Parts: sequence; structure tokens; C-alpha cells
Amino acid sequence: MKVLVLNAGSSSQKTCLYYIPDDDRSEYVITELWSGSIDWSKQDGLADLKVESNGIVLEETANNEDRLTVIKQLFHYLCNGDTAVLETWQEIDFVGHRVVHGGREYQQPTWINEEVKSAIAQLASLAPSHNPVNLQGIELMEQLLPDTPQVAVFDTAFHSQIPPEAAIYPLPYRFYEDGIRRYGFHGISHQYCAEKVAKLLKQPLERLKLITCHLGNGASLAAIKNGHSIDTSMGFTPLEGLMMGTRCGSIDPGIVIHLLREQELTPEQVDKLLNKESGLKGISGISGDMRRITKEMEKGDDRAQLAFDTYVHHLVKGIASMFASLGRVDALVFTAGVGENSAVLRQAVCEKLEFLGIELDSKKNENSPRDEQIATIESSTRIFVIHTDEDSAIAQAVSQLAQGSSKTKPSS
Ligand SMILES: Nc1ncnc2c1ncn2[C@@H]1O[C@H](COP(=O)(O)OP(=O)(O)O)[C@@H](O)[C@H]1O
Ligand SMILES: CC(=O)OP(=O)(O)O
Ligand SMILES: [Mg+2]
Repeated sequence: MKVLVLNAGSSSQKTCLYYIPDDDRSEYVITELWSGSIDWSKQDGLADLKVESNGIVLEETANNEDRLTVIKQLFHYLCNGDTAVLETWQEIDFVGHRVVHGGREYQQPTWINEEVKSAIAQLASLAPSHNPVNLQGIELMEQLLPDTPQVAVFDTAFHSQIPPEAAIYPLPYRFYEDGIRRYGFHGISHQYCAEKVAKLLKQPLERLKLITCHLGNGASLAAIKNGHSIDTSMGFTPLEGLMMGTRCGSIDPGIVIHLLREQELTPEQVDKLLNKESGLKGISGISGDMRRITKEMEKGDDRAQLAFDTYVHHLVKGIASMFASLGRVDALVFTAGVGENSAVLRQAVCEKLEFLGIELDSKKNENSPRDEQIATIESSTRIFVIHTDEDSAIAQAVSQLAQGSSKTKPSS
């Protein structure tokens, strides 16, 4: 089967086409036929497009004004030019989507129908940078491939079993019953990385204790025990926890009351302030992109340095608290855009964690290796850089759902 995956992040759009053989062993064989990505994070009104297939890498820029137009421009290269791998769109058997918020109800990969779409829309206010664009992608594919079944794979699902004391907020109990609880996000990535580390260590995941640090534009931590998420830093929405590119992470909730009451900001203004104008961007006044921050820092910019130091400070505290949740940690994992590529960030974080027996091998760290260890032999905890592959994990989930329920195809 051919599965197209759409993964809309807050600063990127990733899309891959996979071939998966129709047999029971398919989880072991998955071939990437085509990959395309869009980086929306540039501030000059342009988006960077990149397509890789047939051994060719194609790069171009597009006007960033209309999201769907840029996505269609990327899709053009699936069937046209040197990067084409399809003659017609009809060759695609299934489409899989990363959907960020699945709420209480959606804890498994799910066939998309009108009911599922309306649930994704209803949860949009809890993931304003994600669920609306996830829905946009689903509707675009409905137009392009009206008869092709689509599957939603939820970022919240992996965290759905975290124990109640980690999930509940210290509010009156009725709020918990009403669904105001910690959901956690980036679950597809945290789970993928945990499984990858178990393979690399040649140990059963069921016996490992891991901390995964997903540091992209959004950032979150997960404490993973025996293959299950038992604690995570994001909560009811992807705004809680670590300081991020443009999101503030955890702040005193009294600040929100103050902004509403004393500065008379509207809820929409507060939403924009905390989601889009804070984090690295807010403190530095320069950018939410870690590449820019480290560049300006090296040139001696004090505010870029303060933004970096604050990011590290919160990350170190977060990792230490995940240590407390787990007791012992076999491996600490860095992943996603920042986690995979910023050696200087990993170095700064690991230096501050030396009191926990963590020891980074600076030489190994320097080159940002992919899917390798970067700890010294003496380190009490293994440290890995893992290239997160949310897209192949989504394709795998689609294939399993399709094979498991081939006699009961989705109802619309
Ligand atoms: N070489 C690099 N050094 C530091 N940070 C990087 C580098 N490459 C990418 N990044 C960071 O990764 C972020 C994007 O991460 P990614 O996981 O792709 O994002 P998203 O959250 O949109 O899925 C960018 O905003 C950028 O800050
Ligand atoms: C949930 C979330 O923050 O996702 P991303 O990092 O892709 O924006
Ligand atoms: Mg992402």
C-alpha cells in the first residue's frame, strides 16, 4: 500500500509518501518514496520548500501568504518533474495525519469521518496553532482524493495512561471530571524515540526508564517507564511546561489574571502574547528560531544570550523533575529540530546535569550524530541524539489500522 503522511508542526509542514507491503510483517519494512517539507519560520514573508526523492534534492522558496497554496506547490512535485514518484494521485491508498489534540476520547489511530473532524474542530481552542491546520490538511486531501480513506494519529494518545497524580491539576476535582487535565503532546515522537533507543541499546523497552526531550518549535519532556509515558511537561494545551520558540511555557497563572484585569488585554490578545510572542522570541526580541539565537549570541547580543540561558535553565529543571518521577534513568534523549541539531544547547544542558552523574562526550556531541550515543563511558545515564521520525510512525499506524480492519472500512 502507498500511504501519504501529513505532519503539520507549528513552524513546519512535513509530508512523506511511503510504500508498505500488505503483509503481517510490514512493521519491519517501510520504504520512503518521497519526502517534502516547508519551513514557515522565516520572518521575511517567504517559506522554504524542500523535496527529496529519486536521489534528488530540490529546494525553492515560496511566498508565505497563503498556507494551502504553498502546500499545493509542494504536492506538485509528487507527480511532476524529476522528483515525481506517482503518475496520478489515485495511486495513494491511504492518507495519515498527525493530529495534535485528541482530547479524552481519541486515544488510538482513528478513521476520519465527519464526527472525528468535528471533534478536532471542537478541540481547536486547546491547540490553536495545530488543530485548525490539521483540519485544513484533512479537508485539502478530501478535495484532492475524495475516495481515499484518511486516518488521524493523535499526539495526545501516548500520554493517555499517565497516573492520575501526574494528570490532575490542583483545582477543584470537578474540573478534572470535566476534562481539564494534563493531556501531553508530541506523543508520536516520544514513543518513536523510546522504541528506537530500546533497539539501539538492544534491550526490551519494557525494562527501560527514559527521559525524552522533544525540542522543536514546540518543546516537551516525557518520563517513560517500561514503554509508557508516566509524566510529561505539556498539559491541557501545548503551552505548558518548557520555554519554547515563541511560547512561554509555564508561568505564574497570576500573570494571566493581571493581564486580563489590570492591563485589560482581551483573551485573544493574551493567547497571541503567550503562544506567538513569548519564549526565545519574546526574551531576545530577535527570533524564536534557535539558529538565529545562537548566531546572535556568538556575536555578543546580551538578550539572545539571556533567552538561551533561560531556555537552558527551564530545560534543566524540567529534566531534573523527570528524574524525580522515574527514580533511575537509563537514557536521556534529545530529539526534534533543536534537540537534534544544537550541540551548544545539549552541551549547556548536560553540564548543568553533572550532579546527576550525567557526562557528555563533547567530541561526540559536536557533530550532532544521528541515532547515536553522545555520553562518556563513565556517565551514569546514556545520552542519545535521535532523529525523530513521526511520519514513518504515522504510516506504520495507518498500515496496522488498515490491515486490522480491512473488512470494516471507515464509515463516513
Ligand atoms: N541547526 C540548528 N540549530 C539549532 N536549532 C535548529 C537547527 N535546525 C533547526 N533548528 C530549530 O528547530 C526548530 C524546528 O524544529 P522542528 O522539530 O522541525 O519544528 P516543529 O515544531 O515545527 O515540528 C526551528 O525553529 C529551529 O529553531
Ligand atoms: C504540540 C506541538 O507543540 O507541536 P510542534 O512542536 O510541532 O509545534
Ligand atoms: Mg514537530
